[in-house]
Amino acid sequence: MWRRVASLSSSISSSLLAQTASRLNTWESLTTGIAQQAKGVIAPKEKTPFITFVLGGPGSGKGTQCIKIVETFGFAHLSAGDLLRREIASKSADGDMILNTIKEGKIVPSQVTVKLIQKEMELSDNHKFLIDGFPRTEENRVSFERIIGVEPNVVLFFDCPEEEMVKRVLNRNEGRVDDNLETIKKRLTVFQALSLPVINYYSKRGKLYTIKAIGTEDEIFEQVRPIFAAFERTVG
Ligand SMILES: Nc1ncnc2c1ncn2[C@@H]1O[C@H](COP(=O)(O)OP(=O)(O)OP(=O)(O)O)[C@@H](O)[C@H]1O
Ligand SMILES: Nc1ccn([C@@H]2O[C@H](COP(=O)(O)O)[C@@H](O)[C@H]2O)c(=O)n1
Ligand SMILES: [Mg+2]
Repeated sequence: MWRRVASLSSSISSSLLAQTASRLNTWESLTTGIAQQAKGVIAPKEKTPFITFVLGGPGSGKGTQCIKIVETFGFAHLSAGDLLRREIASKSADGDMILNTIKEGKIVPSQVTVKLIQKEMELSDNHKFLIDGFPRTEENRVSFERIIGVEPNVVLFFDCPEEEMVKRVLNRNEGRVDDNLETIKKRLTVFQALSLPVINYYSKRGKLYTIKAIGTEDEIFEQVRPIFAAFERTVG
């Protein structure tokens, strides 16, 4: 749990402090570690966050596999695309800009997306996060590191042939404004130009797990399962 700890008197016992912080339901900053910086504050024992980025082209099966990972390993699933679509639906100040960007298959400014992710992380009781469809660009990646202040533990890459991705997206039938051939072509170009460099970056850092994203959903999950099974004992 990521809890922000209020600055309270150092004379208060640590257990009372923990109870008070819990009652206040304030959350530990994901950015600067306010808990460590605040004078006289003893932070309650927290679990270290375990962050997985889930990457792959449009229709490669990221969302589908995230559902299985959540069911099997108890992660919180944060889909960047879903968070952006929620902003559109709620008619937020950025809604129109986000809608136009998604229709064009382009990438929403990183600060907008990272803030949405940050808010969800802070609200979550979970410490294990699957961040789906993010980072899509080097700018996304750098912005996350700057604002959230942590790096992912694992990066999954669902590697799927373009022809299969196009077929899946055109059959998805969820009423998405970007599930049409014109936008898919643009999204594939963006994926090649802007997302592959991020994938290469994590490959060089030894964090990348590439999944061959063809076959049935269950067959693909059998490639994913051992990755998280290996971490399960250390992550909890
Ligand atoms: N292994 C599979 N075989 C066939 N169809 C699949 C497979 N995995 C997922 N699908 C279907 O393909 C479509 C796209 O899958 P999904 O939404 O999981 O992809 P995604 O990577 O999240 O795409 P996007 O980036 O566009 O959100 C969905 O309709 C899903 O049911
Ligand atoms: N980091 C991101 C993620 C998504 N977008 C925009 O949303 C569209 C749909 O995303 P999915 O993950 O649901 O496929 C995507 O094509 C982008 O327009 C984004 O800008 N930044
Ligand atoms: Mg998706």
